[in-house]
Amino acid sequence: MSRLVNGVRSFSTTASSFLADATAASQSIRQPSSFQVFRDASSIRGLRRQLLQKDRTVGFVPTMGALHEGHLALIRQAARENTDIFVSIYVNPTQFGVTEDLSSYPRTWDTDVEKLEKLNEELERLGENSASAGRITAIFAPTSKVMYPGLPPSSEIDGHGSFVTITPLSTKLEGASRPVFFRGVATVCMKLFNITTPDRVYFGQKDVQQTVVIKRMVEDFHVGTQVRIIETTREKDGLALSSRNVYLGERRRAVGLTVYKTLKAAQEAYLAGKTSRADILGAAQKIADEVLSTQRGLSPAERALYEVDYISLADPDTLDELEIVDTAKGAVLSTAFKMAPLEETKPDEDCGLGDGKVPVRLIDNIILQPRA
Ligand SMILES: Nc1ncnc2c1ncn2[C@@H]1O[C@H](COP(=O)(O)OP(=O)(O)OP(=O)(O)O)[C@@H](O)[C@H]1O
Ligand SMILES: CC(C)(CO)[C@@H](O)C(=O)[O-]
Ligand code: BAL
Repeated sequence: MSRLVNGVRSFSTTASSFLADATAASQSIRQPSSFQVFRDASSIRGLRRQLLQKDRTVGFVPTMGALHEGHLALIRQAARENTDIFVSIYVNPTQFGVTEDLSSYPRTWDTDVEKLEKLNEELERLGENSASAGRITAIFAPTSKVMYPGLPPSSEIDGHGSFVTITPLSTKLEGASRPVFFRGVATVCMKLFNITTPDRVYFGQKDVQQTVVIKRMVEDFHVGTQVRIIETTREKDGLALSSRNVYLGERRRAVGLTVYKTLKAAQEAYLAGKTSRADILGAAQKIADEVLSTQRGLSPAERALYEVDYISLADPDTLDELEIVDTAKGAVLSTAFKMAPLEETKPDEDCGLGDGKVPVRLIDNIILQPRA
């Protein structure tokens, strides 16, 4: 069923305009039927104004596309709490460093649209039994010219532009390895929030530092929106869903599960009553070291190697590293592994998109809940 709002015509896309931008995904752009696609700021603002006049509420879910169940979980939660959901699909160049994977980041426009249409059908069915189920009303898929009108966007550390910087949070953990990352995230989110003026914004727990940075930004800049954090969606064995998982292939996926296992080992230590950094992170490091040492003992055609970037035990608000967990407050356990390209592959091996040659950064975290 169409959810077009009266008086707002379709600002739909053309294949050529999509192909002109880094967010372009595929050769043919299918037109969605149950929501509108907006490519510029003024048109989606027009829709937002109309919704406001009708006392409707907007939940906004920013994404970089390549949608998976983790993204859909954010949208389902947004549908429980708002009448209308806006989803953005934009691969934001300023959060990728100059040597990072901007060009290889997965872009899957057609399947993204299909997934969102199917989800809207599901929400429609749910809505028949409940007055509160919202629907996806708009996809915002801007060009970089729309998002960065003044200058071509810069990913240089000392590059020019209008940026939002949140320090020192942005310099820790992910920020230490990806120095422009949170400047890019905060900047694009501020722009997206200004354009869509949502009642609520939805972020995944999987990117825990991002949630802390966004909450800080919203508070410090008095952005009038509520930040909602939704728990990490995982595969059955615990691997956190991530758009980049498509590059893993079978071998690196199996070894990549170590990311989750290290965190679980540390969590178990905490749940068993340990509170010191040495005890909690020691349990995690032991798993990471053991698995790596086993992999190193295998031949290049059998193994998958990785580098542990960090394993962190940090304060939930400041992300300062902790020596002892204050059990009244809890802590954030987080880690990042760099899965190296496969050294040798076997015939017929499932090596994932990019034939096992693309390095994959895997991040994950577990919240150590406060206990009395
Ligand atoms: N497994 C997940 N569970 C819950 N939320 C998730 C999950 N994966 C991503 N998200 C959230 O979806 C939003 C959009 O994320 P994004 O489009 O970067 O996908 P992604 O899977 O995190 O990609 P990548 O891991 O490759 O960076 C973010 O708020 C992110 O935290
Ligand atoms: C929030 C976000 C969409 C900003 O580009 C991105 O960092 C992401 O997908 O997590
Ligand atoms: N989900 C975080 C986006 C990134 O890694 O660039």
